[in-house]
Amino acid sequence: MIQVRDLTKHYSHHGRRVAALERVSLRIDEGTIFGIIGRSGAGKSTLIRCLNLLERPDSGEVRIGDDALTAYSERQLQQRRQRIGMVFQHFNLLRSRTVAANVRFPLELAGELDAAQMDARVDELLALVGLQDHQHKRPAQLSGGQKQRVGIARALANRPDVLLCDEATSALDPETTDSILALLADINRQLRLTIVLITHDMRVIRQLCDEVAVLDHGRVVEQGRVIDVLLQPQHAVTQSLLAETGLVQGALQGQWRERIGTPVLKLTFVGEPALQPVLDKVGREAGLRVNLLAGTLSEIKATPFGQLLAGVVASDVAVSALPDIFAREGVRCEVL
Ligand SMILES: Nc1ncnc2c1ncn2[C@@H]1O[C@H](COP(=O)(O)OP(=O)(O)OP(=O)(O)O)[C@@H](O)[C@H]1O
Repeated sequence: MIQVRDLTKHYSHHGRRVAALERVSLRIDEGTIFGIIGRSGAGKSTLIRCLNLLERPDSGEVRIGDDALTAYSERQLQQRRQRIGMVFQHFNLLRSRTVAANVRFPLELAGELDAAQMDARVDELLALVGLQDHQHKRPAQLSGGQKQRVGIARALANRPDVLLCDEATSALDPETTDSILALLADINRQLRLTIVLITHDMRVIRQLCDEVAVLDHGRVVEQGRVIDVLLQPQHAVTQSLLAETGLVQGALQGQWRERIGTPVLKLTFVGEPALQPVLDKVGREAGLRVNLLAGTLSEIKATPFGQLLAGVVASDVAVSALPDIFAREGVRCEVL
């Protein structure tokens, strides 16, 4: 488990103090894919760099398992960092080395394996990321997605217990992003590796992460299971980041609601109810006439979910009774 407690970091910039992190606390369970999202300047890079102490916080604590990293000397940290993998936005590969030699590099630094063992480990890693056929190429001969695969293989070389990803897909096109996210999900499943990533892209959180923390001006303003945060976002920053993903929230404010002239329901279906004709069933029971206004059926990680906005007139029950009736069918209903 990773525990971050009251992490605070200020910079001074032209004599002005900038608060990059303000008492940030997180708890990340082993084997979780944990996303940290925020707008530019929110403090994401500072936070991820504090997790492996590349950046020293002003105060607060970082623990990985039993290791209190914030109490470690620089020498102890150098040792410990070998088991904290890091993947970078711009790959940071060594241009003069081949693919295989880039992946081999951290093994050489660690100095624990002999040459044959290193070769075997490199083969294993290249197979894991699907680059066996490219091992003799240099980075300049690879696509962006292939370069990131090399970056991931290199980060896994010393069998880390944590993988930190710093905007790992931000330099990639959408299709390549999908394939890298699928690879990270695969690695998480196969190796039970804890992954912490920072991103400004809610789609990355939605496709890959189990848990999320939303950063704003150096503070965690919201955190929880991705499915809960995405479907019931509480903070304005989360809502605005979500508005870019095509989920229904935030739609239909003010004047539209007035123009429809009936109560409007927001229905949220998660898991099995998303695949059932719940609206039809409740509609018959409550004598509903429904005016569908907007809807989504999609997935958060592997969980299906749906959201509907509908104007309703109910002839057999009071509209205020509908949330309880829908709740019996496993569907969350809010009367807007
Ligand atoms: N070395 C530095 N010196 C001074 N201020 C800094 C330094 N690094 C970061 N900051 C400031 O700290 C705040 C948080 O920056 P940080 O880079 O962590 O945010 P971010 O969320 O990663 O942003 P981005 O997505 O743009 O990279 C910003 O106001 C930034 O200007």
